[in-house]
Amino acid sequence: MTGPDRRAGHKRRNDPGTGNQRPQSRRHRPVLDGARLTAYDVLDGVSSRDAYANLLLPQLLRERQLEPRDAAFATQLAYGTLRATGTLDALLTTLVSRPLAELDPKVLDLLRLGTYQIVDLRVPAHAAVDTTVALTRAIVGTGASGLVNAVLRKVAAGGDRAAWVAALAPAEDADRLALSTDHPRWIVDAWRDALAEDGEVEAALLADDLAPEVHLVARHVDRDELVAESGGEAGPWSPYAVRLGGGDPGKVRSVRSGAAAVQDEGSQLAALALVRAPLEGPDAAWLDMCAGPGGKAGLLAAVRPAGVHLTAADRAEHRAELVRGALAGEDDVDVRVTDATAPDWPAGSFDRVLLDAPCTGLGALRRRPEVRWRRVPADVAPLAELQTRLLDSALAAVRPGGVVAYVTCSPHTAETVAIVDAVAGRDDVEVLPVAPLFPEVPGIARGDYGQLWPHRHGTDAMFMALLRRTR
Ligand SMILES: C[S@@+](CC[C@H](N)C(=O)[O-])C[C@H]1O[C@@H](n2cnc3c(N)ncnc32)[C@H](O)[C@@H]1O
Repeated sequence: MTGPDRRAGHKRRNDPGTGNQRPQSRRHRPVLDGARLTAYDVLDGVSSRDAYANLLLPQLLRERQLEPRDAAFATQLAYGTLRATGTLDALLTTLVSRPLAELDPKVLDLLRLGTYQIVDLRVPAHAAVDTTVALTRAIVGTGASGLVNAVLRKVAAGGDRAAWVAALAPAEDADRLALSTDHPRWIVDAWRDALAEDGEVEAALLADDLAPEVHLVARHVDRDELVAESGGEAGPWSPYAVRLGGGDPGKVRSVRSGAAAVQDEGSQLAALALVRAPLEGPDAAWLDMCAGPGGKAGLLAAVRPAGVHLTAADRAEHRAELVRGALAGEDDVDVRVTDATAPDWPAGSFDRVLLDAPCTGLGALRRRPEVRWRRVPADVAPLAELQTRLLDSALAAVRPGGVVAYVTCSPHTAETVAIVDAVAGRDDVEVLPVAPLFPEVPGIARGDYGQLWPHRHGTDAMFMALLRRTR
């Protein structure tokens, strides 16, 4: 089995957290390991207040001013533990006599944090156990520290993740993949279904279990200049992409000025699919009908030919406000707060329409580590129903001869192929194959539609389809 060994190699690290202690901002707490305490506080925020880790962690790191090394360790601990939650719980279930749901949620988060260090990071067991026991004493009390100590010692005795996955002896291969790649079983099934290439499923899920690289988009700056300025590398697929090996994108001059922005290279290709689609007749009115927070609208505005007017709509006022920010300084754009299923624009009034539909986000799980465990299969059907209504509305908004790009950051078949197939048979709709528009991007075809994958393309798993209104 290649998966667990690869991931362990990827994640194994030294343990800088144990020797570097600093006072904490909460005065009632004794001096504790800052990285681990911060990671714990993120886990607690996620489980007790439904916080988003990608918002809470940066806030805590700012407030606490951890050394860069400790901040990196806190990030690895918090994100890694959150991604691995289901696997860690499967393992802990075998060691705790009560159902995990009956444990004090704080104790459960501490057990997950300690277990992750032992099985995934291979932090020496004594360091992982001692620091977690100290955290437990300070946060929950001495009573709970005995349980944490005893359980973590058993975790350590069981070995690393590969040994634990073997010991848990999953009944089916998909269950093994779920455990070894940190995905709920239903998401494993959804990815397998979407990938078609069965031999790639493990690689795809493993790639989805790593922190994504930061990508920039050069909107109003030459891409080579952005490469030089940021120290990054030109992205392999989008002519506007720069991939950063590390560092803070907020410090790049062109990002600060708005000439560049952070945007996954896959999202860039999805916007470019609309731009590259062949069109006959006028090409002067573009619509981004679900535009918030404005990433793709920003790229469309930057690359549109002179004379194209861009309308960007979102149902939510606060999302529309973000779009206004992304389009600041652009001429000939207007941003509207509109429910795009019942829009205020006349039918047939646009030449190109981007529908980047609300979806489960199963293709962008790398960015939001806890989301894979929050999403449930029942989320799919109501979203599919909304996607269907939005696609009908997009096809009504475009003139005969005009083009709609249907995009999701989910590869789930019910949100992608099934939605587009349902209108592809209409006698006023023609499917335009995506792959010929991207000859430089191997492996993008999903039939006539387009699908990017983290393991193939180093991007989010974006889906795109192009539809022309024939009359
Ligand atoms: C996937 S996001 C779009 C991301 C965006 N295109 C970007 O690149 O930054 C989907 C957006 O659709 C909006 N939305 C959901 N339902 C909508 C509706 N009925 N009409 C208009 N916008 C809607 C959400 O508020 C959300 O901002």
